[in-house]
Amino acid sequence: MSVDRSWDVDEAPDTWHDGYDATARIVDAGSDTDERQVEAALRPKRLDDFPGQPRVREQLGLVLKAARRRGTPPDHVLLSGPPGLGKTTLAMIVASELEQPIRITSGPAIQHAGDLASVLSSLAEGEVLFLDEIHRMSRSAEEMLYLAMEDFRVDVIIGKGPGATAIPLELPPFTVVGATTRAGLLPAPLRDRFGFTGHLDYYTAADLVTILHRSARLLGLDADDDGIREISLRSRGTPRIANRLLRRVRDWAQVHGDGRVTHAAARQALELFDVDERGLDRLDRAVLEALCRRFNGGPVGLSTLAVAVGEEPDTVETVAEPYLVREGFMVRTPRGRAASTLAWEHLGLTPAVDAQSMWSATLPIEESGGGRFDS
Ligand SMILES: Nc1ncnc2c1ncn2[C@@H]1O[C@H](COP(=O)(O)OP(=O)(O)OP(=O)(O)O)[C@@H](O)[C@H]1O
Ligand SMILES: [Mg+2]
Repeated sequence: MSVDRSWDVDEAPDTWHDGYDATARIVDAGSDTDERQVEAALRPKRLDDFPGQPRVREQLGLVLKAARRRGTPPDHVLLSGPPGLGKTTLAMIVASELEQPIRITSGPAIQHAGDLASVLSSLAEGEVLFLDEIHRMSRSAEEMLYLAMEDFRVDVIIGKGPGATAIPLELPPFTVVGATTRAGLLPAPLRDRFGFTGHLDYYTAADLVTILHRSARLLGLDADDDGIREISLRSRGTPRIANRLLRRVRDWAQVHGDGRVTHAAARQALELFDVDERGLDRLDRAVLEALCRRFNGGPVGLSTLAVAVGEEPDTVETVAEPYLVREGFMVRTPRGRAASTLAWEHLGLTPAVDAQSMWSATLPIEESGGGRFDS
């Protein structure tokens, strides 16, 4: 007897248990097509107008300036780092600083070497070729790219089978700007062809304040310092999220307030959208609540934890966990996931005694906000 699993794909809802849709979360660092259009308007166009990432900005600035002085294209540039931190923005800036046109394509769009050959053979001298998600290119295209980056040459294969011949085609010098969220997945030979690699890191709250003020200005909003600061603290170090939260606060202020982005507007809007003071959303908090209240702080296995919050283990691991671990709310141990002191504190709970001794030899918890372990 065959098992009908069609409901798995056809009828199963995208969202499970209480409607949590991970792809629609307001604190997701990725973006969809509609959002990309809104984003384009907020992208800084020059390096001087790009706040944050001081090291990368200075290093890249130097590489570009020197190349401009020499009048030759700079080394190829690789930009790596998590989603929403400005890789695409910087790629565009490279082209505008060099005053060169930019050709934009991406790894998934280049599935055959031929796709790449046609892009490469149509590049003009000095042009910038932006390869987004470069780690997702096919192997054969990757090999063609090494050669093109190093020798400015592609071998065009004519014919098939034993009679096929490779005709070398000289290319004018150009600059590849590659972007990847997964630098570790790039094969070493490809990585080595980039003369400059900039690694983008999460932004400080102060940098996000600058970014948010700039975005508010571009959106024609009246925003005060406290309002902007409140948004910056909830943005998970990510400009894309910051700009998105700003747009939601704007909506709230225009409907319920006087249109101004103030501290009160930011707090109330972000409460409505379930983003708390540290940028945790409903799923993040559900995971921490389960860890602390149900499992006494852990450690507990991923699948048990996932069942407790009514999610797939994969969702917990890829959607909630990275930020919780990065911010020190959660610890991964060989025996499972555990809550840190910070998690207990954040939920206003007093840590269970053994959890406290296991995970937090340091700070005693002063606060007690009505948790289960208070009496
Ligand atoms: N330093 C910055 N200053 C101002 N805005 C920024 C900065 N970095 C990113 N942004 C804004 O954040 C949004 C996302 O940036 P961008 O598209 O460059 O990210 P990304 O790293 O390419 O993300 P992905 O990995 O998803 O492609 C854009 O609207 C951009 O304007
Ligand atoms: Mg991008």
